[in-house]
Parts: sequence; C-alpha cells; structure tokens
Amino acid sequence: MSRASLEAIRSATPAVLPSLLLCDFGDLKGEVARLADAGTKVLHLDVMDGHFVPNMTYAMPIVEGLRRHTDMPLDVHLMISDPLAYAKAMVDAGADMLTFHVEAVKDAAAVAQEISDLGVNVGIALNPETPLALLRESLPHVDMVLVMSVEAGFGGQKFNPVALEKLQVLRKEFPDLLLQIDGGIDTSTIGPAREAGCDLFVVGSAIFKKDDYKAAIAELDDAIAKAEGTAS
Ligand SMILES: O=C(CO)[C@@H](O)[C@H](O)COP(=O)(O)O
Ligand SMILES: [Co+2]
Repeated sequence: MSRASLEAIRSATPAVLPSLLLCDFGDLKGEVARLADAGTKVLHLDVMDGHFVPNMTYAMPIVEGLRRHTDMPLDVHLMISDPLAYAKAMVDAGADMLTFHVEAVKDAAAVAQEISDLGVNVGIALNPETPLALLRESLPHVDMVLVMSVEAGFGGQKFNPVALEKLQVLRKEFPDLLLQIDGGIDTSTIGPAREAGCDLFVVGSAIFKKDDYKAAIAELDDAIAKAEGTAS
C-alpha cells in the first residue's frame, strides 16, 4: 500500500489511532479484529530499541504479521537510534508510514528524503523538550509531524500541554501538513488537541485499559466532535 495510503490516512482524519503498545500480544489477531470492529481506520505501531528509549518492543516480524491480517494503513513510530538501518526492512514488512525522531539523527532532512525515496510516507517526531526549530529544515521532506505529548518510551504517562503550543504553531504555518499527537491522549486531552489543529490522535491506555474498545473509541470521537462543535 505504502504511498497510496497517505490518501487513506488523510481521508480518515480526524482519527483516533490505537497504539498497539498496550494491547494483548497473546491475541494480536483478535485485538486487530476488535479494533476494526470499533471503527479503527489506521493502526499505530511503536517500535523501540532499548537504546534511543529505555524500553523495547517489537519490530519487522510483528509488522509483517499485522500486514497479512489487515488492510488498514500501518503507521510505524520508530523510537530507534538508527532509523535508516531498518527503514527498508520496515517498508518490506508492510509499513505505510515511517516516523523517525529528530533527536535520533544528525541530518533529519536527509534521513526524511532517504526514507521517502523508499516509496513510503514519512513522519518526523519530536519529544516535549525538543524545540520546533530543530525540525524546520526537514519539513519540506515529510508528510506528517508527530508532536509527542509525553517523552517517547512508555505508555500510560501524563499529557504534557507543551504539545498544544507546538500544534498551534505548526497548524498556523502549514495548513496542509498532517499533524499527529501521541501520549496521554484521553477524553479530556483529545478535544484541546483537536482545537490546536491536530488530525491524528494516538491512543494507548485510554483504549486498552477499557474492556469495551468500541465504547472507548466512540467516547474519544465524541470529544473530537465536541471540540469541533459538530457533536449531535
Ligand atoms: O509512542 C508512544 C510512547 O512512547 C505511544 O504511542 C504510547 O503507546 C501511547 O500510549 P498512551 O500514552 O496513550 O498510554
Ligand atoms: Co507512538
């Protein structure tokens, strides 16, 4: 799917993207089916290497396994020190969007262009402490900016409102840029993020800590609609 999936992602906005960090990995197929039934349009996959962040998750085999079980675009959040070393393998495994961290690389614009040349959509992520200025040069080379509202590495952390200021600045300057937020998103933080101009909302705990994913996602969608003034 890769490149073509950007339109699928855009047309799903505003969208809640479940983060599979906190799902039941003993029943991955069932989890994906439950999320699809709950109306999920895009999946967010957190790849951590135990080096760029002090946590480890999974890599290409899980992406490839998911690819065989769903047509949903796979949005892969690379929290790894050397994104270029694994970018092609991730594309081959079936990733549709590869997002790397600006803090991990020396020349973000060049990394973004190299990833884009692989025929996949590219996102660039920045942690709460990282200034927007650091990613300016790379913006012409990316399809999406991921504004972290927690320090990358773990689910279940508290939302940092500094992300809202960054979203507002980016939305004002780049009306067409796809904007994503990740970390501590729940029914109380998703509305302010939408008001700040965000398109894609990554959610871990506020879905996977609930028994009923459909109800959890519906509540998040309602909060977005309220923020837009379109709630019924
Ligand atoms: O990238 C990350 C964490 O580094 C995320 O995608 C989290 O998995 C989101 O989890 P919650 O903050 O919603 O619990
Ligand atoms: Co993430």
